[in-house]
Amino acid sequence: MTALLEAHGLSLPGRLHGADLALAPGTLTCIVGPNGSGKTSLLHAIAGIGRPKGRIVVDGEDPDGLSPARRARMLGYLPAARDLDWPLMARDLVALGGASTEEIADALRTLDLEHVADRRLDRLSTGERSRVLIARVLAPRPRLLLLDEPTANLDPLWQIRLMEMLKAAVAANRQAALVAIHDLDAAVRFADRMLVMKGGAIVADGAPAEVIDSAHIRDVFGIEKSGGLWRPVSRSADRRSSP
Ligand SMILES: Nc1ncnc2c1ncn2[C@@H]1O[C@H](COP(=O)(O)OP(=O)(O)OP(=O)(O)O)[C@@H](O)[C@H]1O
Repeated sequence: MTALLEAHGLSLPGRLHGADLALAPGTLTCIVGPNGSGKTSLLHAIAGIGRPKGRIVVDGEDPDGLSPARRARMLGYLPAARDLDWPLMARDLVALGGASTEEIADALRTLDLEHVADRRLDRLSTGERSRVLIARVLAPRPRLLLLDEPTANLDPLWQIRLMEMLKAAVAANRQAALVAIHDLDAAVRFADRMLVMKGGAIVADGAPAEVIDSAHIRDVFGIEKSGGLWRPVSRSADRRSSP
């Protein structure tokens, strides 16, 4: 199958060290890794933010050469920051994503935002504002979705709804989603594939159920599952396992 995204030798000085990645259409891939491991840097490099080195092909094209209108339907990027306080109506922000009137209405309905659509962004709750920013990215149905911590600030119901929605949308529309997320259990539950990052590199890549059971999780995060809960690896266990 032809990859929807092909990335070769992606680098950002001091942040990301030569990542190669191919994403198949119809798949949701979660990136996990500790703070500072390079998740945002990988998304930035694919989105062309920060003068990355390397080569990117999305759906057979170099996204750099595209007009803003075509690019909006090729690649959608949700930054981790949600502190937008522009004096702009929610509906107008969603419209900035390059979607049609019908697509905007559909995104507002799907993310249950119709009741806040004509309110100013700076007068929304943090979670409502997050959903508006997500609606902006999803509305034009870009082939490739790059989402940095999309479930941050969302209540438990919306965390589940959003991940279910993303999984269904990428499968139905043959999009590909690359999602940085800290919730390991959500990654395992919803992702088709999981990448683990450490020190600016992808150190594990595979089926979530296998990756989560691998020694990488213990080594990379310093946590392990015990009695159904994630717990810090105990120092005594560390000492026992070291030679
Ligand atoms: N604009 C920048 N210029 C230089 N270095 C940066 C920049 N942004 C981040 N870094 C550094 O690059 C490394 C990777 O950061 P990145 O933001 O990609 O990590 P992350 O995995 O997304 O972390 P988090 O979970 O905290 O969001 C970190 O050491 C960080 O300090």
